[in-house]
Parts: sequence; C-alpha cells; structure tokens
Amino acid sequence: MSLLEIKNVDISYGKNLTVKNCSLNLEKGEICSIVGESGSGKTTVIRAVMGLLPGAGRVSAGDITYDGIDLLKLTHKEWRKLRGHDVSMIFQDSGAMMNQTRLIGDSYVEYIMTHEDISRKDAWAKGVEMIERMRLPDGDRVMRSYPFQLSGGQRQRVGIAMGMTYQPKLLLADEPTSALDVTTQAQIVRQFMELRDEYGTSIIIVTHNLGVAAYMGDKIVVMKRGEVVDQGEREYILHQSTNPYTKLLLDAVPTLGGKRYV
Ligand SMILES: Nc1ncnc2c1ncn2[C@@H]1O[C@H](COP(=O)(O)OP(=O)(O)OP(=O)(O)O)[C@@H](O)[C@H]1O
Repeated sequence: MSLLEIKNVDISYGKNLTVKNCSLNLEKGEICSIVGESGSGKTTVIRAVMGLLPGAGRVSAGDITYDGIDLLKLTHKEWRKLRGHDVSMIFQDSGAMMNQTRLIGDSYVEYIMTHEDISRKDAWAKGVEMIERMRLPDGDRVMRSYPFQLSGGQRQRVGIAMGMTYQPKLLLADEPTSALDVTTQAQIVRQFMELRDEYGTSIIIVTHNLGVAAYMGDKIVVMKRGEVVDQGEREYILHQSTNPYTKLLLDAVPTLGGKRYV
C-alpha cells in the first residue's frame, strides 16, 4: 500500500471543474515533483490532499487515501489531529503567512500548544531546537524576532521548522523556494533532501523550476490545464518521455555548453 493514493480525482471550484481525473501514488520516503504551467492545478491538488481547498473548492469525484485513511471522509476534529502531526504543508513565503505583528516565538509557541499539552517554556525550547535543526543559528534570537526582521530564506527555514515539528510522514511544499535567491534556493532544496534522508519524510513539491523538480523528484508529475498529462520516474521523464508537452517544458530549460542543467 502506498503512503498516499490519489485516484481519479476531480476538483471543482463552484461549478468549474478545475482538476480532472488526477491520479498519483506516493511511497514512503519518496519525493514527487509536480510541474506545469501557471494555473494548471498544481496547488489545487496538494491543497485537496491537505483538506485545505479555498473558497468553494471541493473534491467532486475520486478518492484520496493516506496511510489507509480515506481523507475525503475526515471530520474537522480528525483533520486537526492529522494536520501538523502526520501531514504538513509549507507555503511559498512562510513569512507572509505569519502574523507580522507578533514575535515568531509567540506564533510558534501557540502552534505547538495547540498540538500538544505542554508548558509555554517547553514549547519555546522545542521551537528553538527545531529552528536550530534547520541550520538557523541562535534559535532563541530568531524566536525573539518579528518576521520582517528576518531574510526570506530565514523565514522559509522557520516555516520548514514549524512544518517539521512533529516529523510528519508527508510534507506538501508549494513553491517553497521560488521567493528566494538562487543560493538560498539550493540550500533549502538540500534541506528538504536531508529531511527525507533523516526522517523518511515523503514529500510532494510543487514548483515552476524544472531544475528543482528534476533534482529533488524521484518521480515527476506533469500537469497541464487541470490534467496530469505525463508522469513517471525522473529518468523516464527527463530522457525517455515522448509526451510533447513534457518535451516542450524540457526544451525551455537553458543549456550551457551543450549540457542541459536539469
Ligand atoms: N479559490 C479559488 N476559487 C476559484 N478558482 C480558483 C481558486 N483557486 C484557484 N482557482 C483556479 O484553479 C485553477 C488552478 O489554480 P492553481 O493555483 O491550482 O494552479 P497552479 O498550477 O498551482 O498555478 P501557479 O503555478 O500559478 O500557482 C486556476 O484556473 C485558478 O483560477
């Protein structure tokens, strides 16, 4: 049994059928990259997995099963138990998601205290420890900062720290590096790979960047206009796929001295 099985899923916003017949399996410890043009439905798919479709979004057909649990039948209470603990999501700019008028530590402590019965002091220490594990030195100083006092990369590491607090089995990352400069992007990408190696976390990463998708993904899913048009092991997608849209995406990646950097 796969850790996550998305089977023949349709997703609609109100009357608009946005994602059609999407199927995707993810094994334990596997990383899957979802690529495709803007508006193709990438974010919609991972939000559906997380039970966080905005507005009038709903899964209108198909099944999503996580570790044998039918995610489409979960109650709010059951979702609260699963989110953060088993399944976690990281957004494009974690800083923008944080309350700008509160210290990072206050937000982090509140997050921890909604997930477990723990004192404020212990929750603070746990936050510091997680932040330092994400290679941000002086976690205490970070906790005592406001989001705007940190760089984009630092804020993203705090977002990853929060997402990893309970070592979820499944991490959903929506464009987690696209707001960052190239060097920081590379560091964050490596950090994700380490999480997988260290904790066996399965990851779905949505990205515009085919280089990131190819570097991270054991498997690559290509979406276009709400449909999965191609998917397979990295080597297959990069070197063997005959799908015209996949080839178009690959052709758009610049080459240097005849070598394609994906
Ligand atoms: N809250 C919403 N209400 C109605 N329609 C929405 C909503 N969110 C997204 N959509 C529509 O769903 C489609 C897919 O959007 P989605 O954000 O999933 O695409 P994406 O591939 O992640 O795009 P991008 O790469 O630009 O983030 C778009 O046509 C969008 O207009």
